[in-house]
Amino acid sequence: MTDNLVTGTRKSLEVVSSAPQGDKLIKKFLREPAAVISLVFLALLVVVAVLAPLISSYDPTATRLADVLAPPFTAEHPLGADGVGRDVLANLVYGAQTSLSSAAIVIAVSLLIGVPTGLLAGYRQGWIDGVSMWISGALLSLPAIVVLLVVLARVGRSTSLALVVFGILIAPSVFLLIRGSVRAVREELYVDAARVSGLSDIRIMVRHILPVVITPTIIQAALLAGAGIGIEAGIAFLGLGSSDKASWGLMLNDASQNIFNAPGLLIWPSAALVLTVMACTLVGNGFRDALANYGSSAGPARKVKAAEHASSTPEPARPMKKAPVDPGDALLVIDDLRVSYPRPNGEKSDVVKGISLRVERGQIVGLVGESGSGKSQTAFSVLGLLPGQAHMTAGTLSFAGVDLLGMTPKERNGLRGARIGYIPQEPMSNLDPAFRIGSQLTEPMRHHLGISAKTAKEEALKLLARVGIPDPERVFKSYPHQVSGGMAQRVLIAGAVSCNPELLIADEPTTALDVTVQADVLDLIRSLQAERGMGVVLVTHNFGVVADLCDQVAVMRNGEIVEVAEVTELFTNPREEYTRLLLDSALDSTSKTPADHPVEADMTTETEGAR
Ligand SMILES: Nc1ncnc2c1ncn2[C@@H]1O[C@H](COP(=O)(O)OP(=O)(O)OP(=O)(O)O)[C@@H](O)[C@H]1O
Repeated sequence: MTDNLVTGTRKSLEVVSSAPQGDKLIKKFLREPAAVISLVFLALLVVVAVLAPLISSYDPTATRLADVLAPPFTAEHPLGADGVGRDVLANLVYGAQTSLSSAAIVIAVSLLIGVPTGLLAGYRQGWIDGVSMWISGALLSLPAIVVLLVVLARVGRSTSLALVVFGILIAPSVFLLIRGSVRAVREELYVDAARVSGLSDIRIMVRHILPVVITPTIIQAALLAGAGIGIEAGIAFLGLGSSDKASWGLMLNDASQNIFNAPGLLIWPSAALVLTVMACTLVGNGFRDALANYGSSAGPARKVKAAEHASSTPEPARPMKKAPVDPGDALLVIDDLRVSYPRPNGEKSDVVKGISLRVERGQIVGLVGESGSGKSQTAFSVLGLLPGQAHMTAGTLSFAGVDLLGMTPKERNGLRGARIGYIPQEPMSNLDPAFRIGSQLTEPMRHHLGISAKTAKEEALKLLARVGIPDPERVFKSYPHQVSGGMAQRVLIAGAVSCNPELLIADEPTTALDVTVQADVLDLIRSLQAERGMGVVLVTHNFGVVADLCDQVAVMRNGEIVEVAEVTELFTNPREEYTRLLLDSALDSTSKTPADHPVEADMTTETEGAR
């Protein structure tokens, strides 16, 4: 049974990577007739269990010799009486109470253990994940039935205790489900975006991750309910459970002893058990199918990069400091920044190889270079958002005179989103599809600026208008899939500047957009920068964008900065052969000056020959 639940978990995992809006999911669920009928059946069962004293006036455990094997369909015993004279109807309806409370115990215990540990292990990873996986593996390897028999033999006939033990044994199925869902979703860009906006881990887990795991948890709870009911009945049938309560298992036990005298006694408990367990399974499957259909028909596609970072830790390795450079009054100082990743063969791959860069207040610095040259890794180092397995070191990494290397993760969180804004490359993936745009804009403002919900909404509406959204009220109330890519990028730009950051990091902010909106978005970034006097690090492939926006440019190649120059200097008099080749290839591809046509001078493909 444990294996089945774990297999069920894996199947559920195939569809857990989305957090649909509840109303749509319910609509999909209502289109599954078997699941709906099962849900109605379970609801009726709850009503029957609650109204048991009204349905039957008999004490289900009271035996009456005069009624032994009384026939059914009489006014006294509508369903007859069993081998010791207990009323069958009373046992059936009170047995529903026992079955439902057994299901509740198993669900409560396994969720109480599985959900928090799964959230923690999936989100924090590292040693917490390792230890939890080990414990979960150990629990799963125990034969549940044997453990239950041993517990009952040692402790006595306590069905409740046996169910608690079963809940513990089955908790790994919940743990694995939640952990897998969290690992999938924590790689989502909108979770990165939430981290960028400076939200704490707890808030991210509660707000962005918990909603995603709620639906698979419901699916799992339905399967667990069936398992709990089955286990309770099994224990009662074997005569090992508490004897002071009605139970469908006890009814089966009595019926099996009277199988030749009154075979009809088998029908009621068997039907009740089969139908109830089947209904639980069908409700679980119904939710799973609804979720799968939902995923295929609505909401933005999500990128699931599950389980590739098995041994990763949430924070990058503690950087080693070298002789620091005096930051002076520069906004951002990077000196001798190195980033590497472990390779499967034990060696390490250096992706940023000792680069140095300085951004003054109000200055726009372009970080330009071919794909894979290390631009984004540099940006993520400044944001403190490198993946767990990255190893980062720097002589100096300071922002506004503050040493970023010496900061705790909480202090870094406080900077991100507040004093350092970030505009990502893919607008859609950086918005959580489960929340309205308004709430995604106002939450960081309320968190960082400590303003009320009402003020945050007013500010958000102003910002949406400022970034050129024609109907801010509508967009504020919309879900991300209801707006275009260009709109979504404007929303993210509004979010990035909402807390008046001193530094804005824009990672290829126009790459995912149509050519027609690229220029508008660049204009917007330029005007916001001029208004607010922000320093900007602009990561781009595009020399046209550089010419259009930047004061200074750093050209990256293969993890190193090969040239840093004022933008006009770089275009008129590039010092490095590599820069010349990049410029030539960008200009050749357009036969126009990049400054005139920024969005067309993209060197992504042309630079291959320049290596
Ligand atoms: N998690 C990771 N593990 C191992 N290597 C990585 C990881 N992330 C990035 N890299 C490697 O780091 C190098 C630099 O990547 P980076 O994303 O910084 O390049 P980029 O210049 O921003 O390219 P692009 O413009 O295509 O985004 C690449 O070779 C990439 O494969």
